[in-house]
Amino acid sequence: MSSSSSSATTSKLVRPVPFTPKRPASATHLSDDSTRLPRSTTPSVLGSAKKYKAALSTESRTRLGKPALGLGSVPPTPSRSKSRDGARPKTPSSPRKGTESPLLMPHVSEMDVSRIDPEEALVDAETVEPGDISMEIDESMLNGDYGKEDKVLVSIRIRPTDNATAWDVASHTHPRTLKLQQQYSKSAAAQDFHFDEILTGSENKPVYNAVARSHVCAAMDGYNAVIFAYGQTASGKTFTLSGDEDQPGIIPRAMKDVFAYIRRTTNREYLLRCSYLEIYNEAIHDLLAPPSSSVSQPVQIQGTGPNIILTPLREEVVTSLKGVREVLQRGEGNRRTATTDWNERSSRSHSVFRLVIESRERGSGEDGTPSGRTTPGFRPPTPGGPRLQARGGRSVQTSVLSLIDLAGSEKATSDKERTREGKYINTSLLTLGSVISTLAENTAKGKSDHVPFRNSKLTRMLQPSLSGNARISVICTINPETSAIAESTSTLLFAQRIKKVQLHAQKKEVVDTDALLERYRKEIEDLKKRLSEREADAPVRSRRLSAREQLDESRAMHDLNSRIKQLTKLILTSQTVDENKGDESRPASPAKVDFDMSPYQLQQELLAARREMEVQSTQILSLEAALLARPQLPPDAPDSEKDKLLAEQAKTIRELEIVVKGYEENLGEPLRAVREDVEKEWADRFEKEVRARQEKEVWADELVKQLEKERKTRMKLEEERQALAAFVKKFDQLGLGGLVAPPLPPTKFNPPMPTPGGAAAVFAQRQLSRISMLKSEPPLAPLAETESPIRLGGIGAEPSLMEEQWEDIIADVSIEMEKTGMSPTKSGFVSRKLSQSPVREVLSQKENVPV
Ligand SMILES: Nc1ncnc2c1ncn2[C@@H]1O[C@H](COP(=O)(O)OP(=O)(O)OP(=O)(O)O)[C@@H](O)[C@H]1O
Repeated sequence: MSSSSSSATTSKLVRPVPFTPKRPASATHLSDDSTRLPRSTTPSVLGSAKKYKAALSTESRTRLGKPALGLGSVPPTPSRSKSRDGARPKTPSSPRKGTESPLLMPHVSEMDVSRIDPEEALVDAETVEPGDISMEIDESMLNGDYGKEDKVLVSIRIRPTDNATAWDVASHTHPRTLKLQQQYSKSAAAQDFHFDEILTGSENKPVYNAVARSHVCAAMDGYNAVIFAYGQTASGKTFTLSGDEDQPGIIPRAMKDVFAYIRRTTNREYLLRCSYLEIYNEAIHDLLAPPSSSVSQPVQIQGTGPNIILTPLREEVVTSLKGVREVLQRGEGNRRTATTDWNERSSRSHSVFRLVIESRERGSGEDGTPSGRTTPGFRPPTPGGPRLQARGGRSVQTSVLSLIDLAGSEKATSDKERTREGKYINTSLLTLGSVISTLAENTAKGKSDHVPFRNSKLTRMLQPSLSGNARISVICTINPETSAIAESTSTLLFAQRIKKVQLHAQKKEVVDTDALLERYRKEIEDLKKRLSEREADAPVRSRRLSAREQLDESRAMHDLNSRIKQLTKLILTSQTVDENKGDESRPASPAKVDFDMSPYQLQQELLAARREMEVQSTQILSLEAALLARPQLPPDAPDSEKDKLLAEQAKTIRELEIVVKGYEENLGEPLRAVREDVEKEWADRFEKEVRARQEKEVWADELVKQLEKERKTRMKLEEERQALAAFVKKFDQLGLGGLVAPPLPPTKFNPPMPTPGGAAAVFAQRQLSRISMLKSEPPLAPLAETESPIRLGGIGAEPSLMEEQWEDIIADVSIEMEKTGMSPTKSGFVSRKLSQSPVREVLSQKENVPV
């Protein structure tokens, strides 16, 4: 960065200037109580007219009859009819209550910013107020020429003094050099300190141009940027960052440049959100939150590594410089400052003003996606405030500009409260120092030693930026007087260390897949054209080419083909990713699994899905290999080449991310779900089968027991039958059947006696006819399969041996049952079988024999 712009106000050697920064405490006469400012009071308004902190609001200045402080004079907003909808967007969260000062209304702006429709609060070239912009953004800034990117920009600002200075400054040499005058040096030769810029004087404009403008432009272009002031108390940090009405500091100038940048960038639209916080005694306070809620809810740092979130932190959407000014004034009014032995209004906290910049290309309206609100009415709250959405193929770029005024390092003071604050301040600054040392050492020696970011809130909060993903500019302020040599040397050593920290800031872009697909399609078209041209030329050319050249040629054609295939795949994957995104309520594909499919079909489905996964894995590998195989640039390659390479790599990374996302969303997750579902389905079925089998086994056991019992009964009956048969035989042999009296003539009282053997014959006759009747009946139906688990041969098979026995047994048992007066269970079957039983046949013949 050239220092020419600042040459007018920088000098080779610091000369005493007629300036006394310290003001006697009596000048404002703040009592002891008032020195520890309660949050949300405005001592600067009440105190001296010339204060450099807590700029007055326009409204307060009007009442005091003075011009506005802080952001310089802002011309009144003329009514405009320029914007598309005829009305300029308003800063939605700015408190607007008559003409009262926001500083005097600490509880205003209760608006819930999360409910703002971001489409309504967009700022673009047409809606920026002419009065809101600085005129100094040049083309080089708009074209991304921000100077060195991989190193921290380190500048020293020397506060003017009336007293003798201890330092010699060479601010026009390369590099700029600062050296302790030999008479104050303890070593034989005083050390030279080299920095990007060494600035002197009271003018803030050259300071801004030299140390901040490029970083503000980088932030507008999508890089995170951090600008912070570091130095001992009363050395001019707040003066540099905030300034006063005559010399607005970095913050107000940066805000003007933000709007100037928007005005010059006609093809983009922006959403700007501000937050303002302070770290006081190792607690983070939201300076924009209503004081009550800020006390009850201190801001927490959540997340790890580069993904750090501050919550709850109020972010206010701003659309104009006026809106920013109001936010700044409100925050300034809540800052903790106090009179110390060295500074009448010393910052007792680290303050961080953050501007979140989201931007995307302006919608033309032709693609059906004009800018501006499209869905009127209530908006559901968005966690963490409104966010700009990628629309109509327009990606959203997000970056954060952080402007940090650190509390000053200091010696012990006479005041107890100040001493306690001083301890916290010094501890967090020491941690910042050791974090910077470790980072510098890691860079220098290629190490990756643990960096103690967590040792203080300040370093934890700065972790993402200090880890490299930000453009950083540090302004170290020093008091050049001889009384402050030790503190100044310490500040310079810190500055030297931070110079060594390596940065690698990256733009953060939320890619709209539509845009990506369009790019792929164009590339495919282009590749196909090249391929067909080559193919058309091939016969002619191949005659001229050597064998080796022909091989190269065919390789080139093969590469073109592969890239076309790869892009086509990427399009397919992105489309599926997008489809899934569009309908989040729809479950992924497992819901479509048809469980009526045979296991074979399911297996085929799984195999097909697996094959697809393999193809995608190969695709990922080939993209990764292509990434690795990219030619590395030599270290002295021009920055434009490096930028190109970085952009290409970022593109490939995005492609890879999309493929991986598609892989996971379309195959990984659904496949796992399919497998789980299939497994569950089959596990259920298996369990059911096991249960059924167990029941049948119990039933079979029971039957076996019954059979055994019946067998025993049958044997017993058989014995009885045999005994009876023997008895009957004997009875017949003895001729006892013929021993009867001579028949009497039959009368009414003497009916005819049965002839010997007649009753038995009649009974036998009856039985015979019954048997023949049964024989003429249709054969018995076999038992249904379910009636007997023992029947294994299936329906219609021959009855098993056991069943035959069963029939016999039942026949025999039924006799037993008849005897005992019980009815047989399978009555029809039993009664039929009974009549065929040989036992019965024997018994039936003996039934009418008197015993
Ligand atoms: N370059 C400068 N030109 C003119 N005045 C300056 C300059 N630097 C500092 N001052 C004045 O010196 C006084 C102290 O400066 P300032 O409050 O900015 O210091 P600080 O480093 O922020 O101190 P602290 O750490 O205690 O907050 C202020 O009155 C300020 O206006």
